[in-house]
Amino acid sequence: MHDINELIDNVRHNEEIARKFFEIERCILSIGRCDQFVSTLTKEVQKQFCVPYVWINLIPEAPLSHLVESLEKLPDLRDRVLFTPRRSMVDIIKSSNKTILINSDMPQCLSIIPETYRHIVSSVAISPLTIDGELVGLFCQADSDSSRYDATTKDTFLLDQLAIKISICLSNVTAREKLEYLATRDSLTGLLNRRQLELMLEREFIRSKKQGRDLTVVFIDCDAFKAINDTLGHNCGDEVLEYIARRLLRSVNKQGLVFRFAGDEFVFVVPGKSSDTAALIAEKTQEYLQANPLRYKSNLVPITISYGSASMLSDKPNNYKHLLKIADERLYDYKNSRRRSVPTKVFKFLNKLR
Ligand SMILES: Nc1nc2c(ncn2[C@@H]2O[C@H](COP(=O)(O)OP(=O)(O)OP(=O)(O)O)[C@@H](O)[C@H]2O)c(=O)[nH]1
Repeated sequence: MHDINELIDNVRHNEEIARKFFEIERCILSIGRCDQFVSTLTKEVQKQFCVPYVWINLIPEAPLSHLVESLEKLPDLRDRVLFTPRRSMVDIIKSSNKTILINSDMPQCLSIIPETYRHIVSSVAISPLTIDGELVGLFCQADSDSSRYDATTKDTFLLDQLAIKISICLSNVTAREKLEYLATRDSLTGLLNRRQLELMLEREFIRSKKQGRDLTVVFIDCDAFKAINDTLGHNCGDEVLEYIARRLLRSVNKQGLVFRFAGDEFVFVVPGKSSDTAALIAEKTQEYLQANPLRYKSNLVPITISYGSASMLSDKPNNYKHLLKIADERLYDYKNSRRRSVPTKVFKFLNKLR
């Protein structure tokens, strides 16, 4: 027979946990970005349940592969999110879809524990996270007290409930991010699309004007691209575009942003930089591409590009569209000045294949 006070205590305890769950859910439900989701969730669980160490392991594969780049860079998330191979997770949880508690033989789970906690953690609760029934990660709570997560004394029902809620929210947040990614990117190269270029330029134009600082845009176009497509096929053309995109991303690096404008045209924008600096980036890209033809099947396809730039301080455009137009006109002047010489190299190569 339960004592009535004991029953009341149990009800109170359950209500308290339900309230904490509700609070966690309320905090994470409307979050649209994965970095905020991980940060808020881990901090909120720490706060509500006084857990010293909380983190998430994610499998760096679809449907989460697009998160690796953005989440790994954030210093705030360094010990809160870990990209861990599926194999390491399965080694620990086996085929269980329920929370497991471990407080002995800790070295068996070192691969899923953030490095900073490895020597401190003495017990850990590991809850599998799933999207559409597939394992995508683990939600981990740990303590230096080895009795905190003890499989012989503790029930995992509530931890399983929490993991279900987290899985649902994770599924929502990644779907939202994926939609945003698809809406802002060019599907072939992964570069930001033309709409994003216009939004960014509109914003940066106003900012540069206010602050009196420079803003440079550079138009890039692949020479004789149609001939490459026509001779080696559309797939080869696609690879050429991807190759140029990768190179541009490397050359521009953190100085600005790279966009696919249309077809074989790219644009990069370097806020705060003059035309001279931007021209150097374009020249280096051009030199690299000339020196490193693309290997396509058994061919080494020569790639050359033309470019034209325009900047706020030297060209004094009326608006961002005008800035783009000046750069585009310079690109075509440049292309025309070399039309007889440079693409000939490409044509000669292609003619040999015909
Ligand atoms: N493979 C591939 N081709 C594309 C894509 N988008 C556009 N194109 C093709 O790109 C070609 C662009 O042709 P042009 O603008 O004449 O370019 P070009 O041959 O480099 O000529 P110039 O700019 O004068 O050197 C067209 O044939 C389009 O069909 C794409 O995503 N993939």
